[in-house]
Amino acid sequence: MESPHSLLVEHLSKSYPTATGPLQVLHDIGLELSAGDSLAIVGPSGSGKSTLLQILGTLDHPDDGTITIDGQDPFQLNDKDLAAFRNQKIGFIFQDHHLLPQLTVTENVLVAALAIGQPSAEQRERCESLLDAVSLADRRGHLPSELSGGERERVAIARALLMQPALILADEPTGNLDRRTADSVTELLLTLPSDFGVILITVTHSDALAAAMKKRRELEDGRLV
Ligand SMILES: Nc1ncnc2c1ncn2[C@@H]1O[C@H](COP(=O)(O)OP(=O)(O)OP(=O)(O)O)[C@@H](O)[C@H]1O
Repeated sequence: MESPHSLLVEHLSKSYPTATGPLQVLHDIGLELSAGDSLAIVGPSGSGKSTLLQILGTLDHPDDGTITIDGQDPFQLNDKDLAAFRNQKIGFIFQDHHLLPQLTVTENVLVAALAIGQPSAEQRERCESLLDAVSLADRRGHLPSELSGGERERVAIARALLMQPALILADEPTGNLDRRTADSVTELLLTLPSDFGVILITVTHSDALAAAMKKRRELEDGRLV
């Protein structure tokens, strides 16, 4: 059996160049999480939450420090292998869902598989069961424009799970939703670590969402406290 998913972050730092010199955004960040964990990262606007999520998602490089996902440091990989690693190991859920408007619900959920060829029979089956899990099986042929905001977010959640990732990164997943819809998306997110064995990290300004996660860390002046 495969070993459970793991994430280790050590001594991560990041600065951005600005006209007045480098702006240090993350200082010596450390984190250790394993399958079934859920973590909310909170903090004021500009504290570096999105920057940290981008680096954990391997979409940006740190200046210093390492991240290790399932025993692999993704920044040691070349660009092609890094893209494949990201596609396999990391699922993203964004505030504005980022569904492709011309693709059906099914095609959007399958997009990570479509990106590397024809989805396998197993991936198609998994897509069907994920659409069941997010209660959208009867909308599989619809376009994103035919769905409500909460339904689109649920498609994004199913899409993030297709490749059986180690890590799900959610950036304000309830940010654009009304209270009731946000509550139902939060409820669904909460099932992911236990039902799918993933590590869930969400960046949020929502106290309700943050309180629902098992762990909570605050970014303050670029440090996790
Ligand atoms: N490409 C960039 N170049 C220069 N500075 C940047 C860049 N991206 C972000 N910053 C700065 O880094 C700091 C952290 O930004 P980041 O977006 O990570 O914060 P955040 O906590 O996610 O904020 P919010 O809650 O408003 O989304 C901010 O001061 C921002 O202005």
